[in-house]
Amino acid sequence: MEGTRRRVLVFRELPPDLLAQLQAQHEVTVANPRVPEQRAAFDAAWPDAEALIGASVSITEAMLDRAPRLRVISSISVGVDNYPLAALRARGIALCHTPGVLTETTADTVFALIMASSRRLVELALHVREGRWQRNIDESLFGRDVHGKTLGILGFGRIGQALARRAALGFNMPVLYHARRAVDLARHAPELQGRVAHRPLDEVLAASDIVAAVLPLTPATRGLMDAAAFARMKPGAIFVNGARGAIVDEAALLQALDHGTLSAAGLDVFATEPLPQASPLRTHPRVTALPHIGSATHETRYAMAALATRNLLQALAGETPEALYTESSVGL
Ligand SMILES: NC(=O)C1=CN([C@@H]2O[C@H](COP(=O)(O)OP(=O)(O)OC[C@H]3O[C@@H](n4cnc5c(N)ncnc54)[C@H](OP(=O)(O)O)[C@@H]3O)[C@@H](O)[C@H]2O)C=CC1
Ligand SMILES: O=CC(=O)O
Repeated sequence: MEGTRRRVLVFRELPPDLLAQLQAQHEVTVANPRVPEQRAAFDAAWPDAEALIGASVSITEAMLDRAPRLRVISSISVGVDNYPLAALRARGIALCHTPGVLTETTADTVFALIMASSRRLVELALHVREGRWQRNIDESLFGRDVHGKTLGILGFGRIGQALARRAALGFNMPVLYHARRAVDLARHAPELQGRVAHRPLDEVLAASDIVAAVLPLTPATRGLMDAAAFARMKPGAIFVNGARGAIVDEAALLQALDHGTLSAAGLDVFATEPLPQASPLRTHPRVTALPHIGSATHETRYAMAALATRNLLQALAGETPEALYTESSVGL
C-alpha cells in the first residue's frame, strides 16, 4: 500500500495535529456514525474505505462485505471486542490497537471506583451538595476500609498488574488474581512477589472483599459474572467493573445488590452504552456509575490517538505497525 494516497475513514474525531498528519499523506474523510449529522457521510465513505481509524463503533461482518477495499483498521482502544476478529483474519485485514499507553490511567480509574464504592464518596458528596449535612453523620453513612482488604482481580495483564501495584504496594492489600495462566512474577513484576497469588475464579470470588474485573470481552468471558458468580462472593463484598459491560449479567448484579452478597458496585462500563435512562443501575443508591472513562484524561486520550495514527501510517506504508493486534495479545 506504500506510496499511494489511500482513502482513510476517520470514524471518531482525532486531535487536529494528528488529523493533519493523515491528511498530508492520504485522502481523509472524517465521519462519526454515532453523530446523527455525520451518519450519511460515514455511509457514503464506507464502500471505498481502504483504512479506518476510530473507536466505539461496532464493525460487523456484514459491514466488511460492503467494504471490499478495506486493508487496515486502527482502533483507538486496547479492547478489540468491537471487531469481527475471525472475519478480519479471513480477509487479511490488519487490526491495530493501543495497548500500554492507557494502562496506568485505567488502573487509576479502577482504583478510584474501588475507593468511591467502599467509602461511598459520590453518595456522601451529594449529601453535602444537597444540603442534607445538618449534623454529624452516624454509622448509617459509614463506609468500609480499603487498606488491608483482599482484592480479587479478574484479568492480570497490563491493567491488572498496574492495579495490583496500587493495591499491594500503596494500600497493603493482599491480591488474588484470576487468569488462565499464572504470571511469572519474578520476571514480569518482581515488586509483587509474595503479595499476589494466582487462584481459580471460584477461590478469588469467595476470598476477596473487593473484586475488580479488567479482562477482555471474549466469547469465554461474556457473562462471566452471572448469578452463580455473585453468589460465591463474600457477604458485603464490592464489585468493580473496568472491563466491558457484557462480562456481567446486569440483572444478576442488581439482584446481588438488592438481595444478595454485594454491598456496592463501581461500574465504568455497561452492556449498553451510553447507559439507557431506564436502567436501574443509573440511579441505584449503592452503584457508582461512570460513563466509560477508564482512559479519559487529556494526556492518555492524546497518547492513544497518537499511537493509533502511527499504527495506521505504518500499515499504509507497508511497515509492521507498532501495535498490531495479535490473538495472543489478549489471550483469546
Ligand atoms: N474501562 C475502560 O475504559 C477500559 C477498559 N479496558 C478493558 O481492559 C481489558 C484489559 O486490558 P489490558 O490489561 O491491556 O489487556 P491484557 O491483554 O494485558 O490483559 C488481559 C488479561 O486478561 C486475562 N484473560 C484473557 N482471557 C481470559 C479468560 N478467558 N479468563 C480469564 N482471564 C482471561 C489474560 O490472561 P490469560 O491470557 O492468561 O487468561 C490477561 O491477564 C481490555 O481488553 C478492555 O476491554 C481497557 C482500557 C480502558
Ligand atoms: O475501553 C477502552 C479501551 O481502550 O479498550
